[in-house]
Amino acid sequence: MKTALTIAGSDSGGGAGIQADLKTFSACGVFGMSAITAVTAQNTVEVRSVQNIDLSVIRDQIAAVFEDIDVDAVKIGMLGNSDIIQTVSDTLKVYQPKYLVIDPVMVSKGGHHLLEKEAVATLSNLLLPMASLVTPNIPEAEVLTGNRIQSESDMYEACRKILSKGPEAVLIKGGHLKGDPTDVFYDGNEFKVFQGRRIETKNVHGTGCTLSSAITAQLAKGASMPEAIQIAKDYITRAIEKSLDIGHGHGPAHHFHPFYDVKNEDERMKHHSLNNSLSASP
Ligand SMILES: Nc1ncnc2c1ncn2[C@@H]1O[C@H](COP(=O)(O)OP(=O)(O)O)[C@@H](O)[C@H]1O
Ligand SMILES: Cc1ncc(COP(=O)(O)OP(=O)(O)O)c(N)n1
Repeated sequence: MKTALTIAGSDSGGGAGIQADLKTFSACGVFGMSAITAVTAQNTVEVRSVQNIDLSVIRDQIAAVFEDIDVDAVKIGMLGNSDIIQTVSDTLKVYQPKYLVIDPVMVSKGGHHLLEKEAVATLSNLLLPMASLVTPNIPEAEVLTGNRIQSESDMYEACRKILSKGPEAVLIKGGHLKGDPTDVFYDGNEFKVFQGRRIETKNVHGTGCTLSSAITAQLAKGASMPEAIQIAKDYITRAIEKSLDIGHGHGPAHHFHPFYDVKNEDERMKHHSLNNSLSASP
């Protein structure tokens, strides 16, 4: 079985971060592993508090995985500050993963800064040059480029600027613009547009984490970059379509497990109660 490692923060509410990444890996059929960079006390409404993990423990988690298990692809999510970015960058230089997908997480939906503002330059200088793919949303791409992005043509210009910082490719996600969400990819040779259709829902917590993990899982399984993005785009569209109205804020995307298909949910429940009543009878 192919494997993928996520280096990211924990979301106690289960919708984003490590939890979304591992659910996505599992649903995409790869064995998921994690190096936790921070614990956030978070739900669908807000981030209440954040505890960054000690640098030595972050380093040890990554080393423990790489020194025992073949890692097919790595995804990076929340890194809280420059010291954590430096540690992750130094450690990954030792193990040289074949694929590195970086989701440059900066601010949560509720407006909490998950990356210290001063650390953006460190992220840009140390990590972007190591990336196979970097996947900013519109506000993150604006921070990385210093440009306002209000249209698809602005996204093209921002892709060029981000690519000049050293990653092999960039995918700017268009969920924050009006209309159907279009994601724009650029690898220095060609632009590719991944056209979506907007699903009217407030339940979009963790969609960025999910998309980047789904891309990572497909790369681990041997897909080309455009194939990996297209499969991941289909995955996130379906996960938003079936997103869960739980909590009082932005509910999470729904990760379907191949073993657990909702179409068969009624059938499954019937069997479940039948089995239960059989085992309960004398
Ligand atoms: N309402 C929606 N309907 C369909 N797709 C969406 C919707 N919102 C976001 N997406 C898609 O989900 C992915 C992540 O979106 P985005 O909101 O841009 O990033 P982030 O979650 O990092 O802020 C992208 O592929 C985007 O196009
Ligand atoms: C621990 C943690 N990591 C990342 C995020 C941001 O996730 P994202 O997929 O961008 O979703 P929203 O925050 O925009 O809902 C997070 N919230 N927590």
